Amino acid sequence: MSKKTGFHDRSYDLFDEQIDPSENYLPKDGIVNYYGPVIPPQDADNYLRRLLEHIEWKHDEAVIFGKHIVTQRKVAWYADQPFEYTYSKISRRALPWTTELSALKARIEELTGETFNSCLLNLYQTGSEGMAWHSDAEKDLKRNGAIASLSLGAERKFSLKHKQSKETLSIDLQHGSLLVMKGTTQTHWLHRVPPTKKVSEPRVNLTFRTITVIKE
Ligand SMILES: O=C(O)CCC(=O)C(=O)O
Ligand SMILES: [Fe+2]
Repeated sequence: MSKKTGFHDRSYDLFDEQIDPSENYLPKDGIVNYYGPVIPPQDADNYLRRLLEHIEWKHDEAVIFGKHIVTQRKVAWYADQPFEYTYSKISRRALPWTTELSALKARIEELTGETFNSCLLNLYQTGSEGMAWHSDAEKDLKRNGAIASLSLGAERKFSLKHKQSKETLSIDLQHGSLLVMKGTTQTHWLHRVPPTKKVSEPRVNLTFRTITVIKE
């Protein structure tokens, strides 16, 4: 199929890769849908370049067992309002949407039929940077709200592990692809991005979320 397909043409993702976005990847206790690439490769390249330039990337910080940790991975946080969001015990105040983020948010809302009011961005500069097992069930997040994860750049493995049964599964997240976690996924499953020696290129991940507790 031609790669000229326009950005707004839904047929791009639905037919090109034979991926069914309504298929649930989880065997139980939640819903994970993988849409495959939803942004044509050249547009995805442009978004990656512009996000690397325009986003206010900062090292991620956390307090773990009373110790202040600064991770290699960089993060950024954007939203409708200057929400304060507590993530691994560190509070951050959201920045206003950039042009690129507003366009991507609109595209993802259109594809998923969901709405989002915030986006946490992660920059994995090489394969040596990853994200440890966790679930996104912070109290500020809408309970059982959908989380839409857009990947740009290097393809990385995304793993899910059931908290009780320890069942594990993995999905390779392609350049320009969309993954959605919803229902009770965060209650019953952990997820991570394992580090890998096979990748040296950067990857940017955007997770669109809904925040409910509003602090001024
Ligand atoms: O980079 C990813 O694909 C996952 C990011 C993630 O789990 C998070 O930001 O909470
Ligand atoms: Fe997460």
